[in-house]
Amino acid sequence: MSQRPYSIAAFREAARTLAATGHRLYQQGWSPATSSNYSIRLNAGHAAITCSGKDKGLLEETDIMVVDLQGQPVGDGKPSAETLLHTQLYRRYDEVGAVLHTHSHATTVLTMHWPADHLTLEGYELLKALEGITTHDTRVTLPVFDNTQDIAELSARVDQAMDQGLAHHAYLIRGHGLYTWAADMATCYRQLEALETLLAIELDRRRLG
Ligand SMILES: CSCCC(=O)C(=O)COP(=O)(O)O
Ligand SMILES: [Zn+2]
Repeated sequence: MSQRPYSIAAFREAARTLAATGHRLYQQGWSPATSSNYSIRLNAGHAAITCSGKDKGLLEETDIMVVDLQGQPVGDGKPSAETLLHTQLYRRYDEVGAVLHTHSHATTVLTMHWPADHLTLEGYELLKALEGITTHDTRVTLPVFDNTQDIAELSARVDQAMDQGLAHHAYLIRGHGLYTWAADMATCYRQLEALETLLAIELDRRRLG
């Protein structure tokens, strides 16, 4: 009888999905140089997450491990250094089933060059790829948090911002990247792809003046 506090079948499926997701995101150029981390909820108290420091273009199922929602490893492995940013979302929202974090060129330039504490996307048809949005005639505000190596402190800042009703689909970390979340990985990937595309467009538009 298994002593694991999660289903091994659910873990294997999550590991396969996360590895495949890493390959796609690396190919897009959004997860260079071992950056980024990805996770999938396994149950009410556990998530499968990428181990720290793995090349996302070569991600394998063995590069995925389990953490509890306090961010503690369950079994062997060193979880992502940014695990607490994933578990904050799973703890806060029962309906969150997947979290993706990327390090794209566009998010880095936009958040380093413009000092604002938020970035707005408005009027784009592609915004309809975000959960709950049904018209281009809308505005999505992404908070920008200053970067730190103290991920516990950053996750507390994110939680406070969410208490104030900020960050519905995603947020940015300055000079670092994007976090987005959704009920399942297919939705989360679609959302991430839309946001990264729109942020690259936003960067081009700002360059054009
Ligand atoms: C080389 S990227 C620096 C760390 C980071 O921001 C990241 O997304 C990857 O960290 P992890 O521990 O998840 O590999
Ligand atoms: Zn990162």
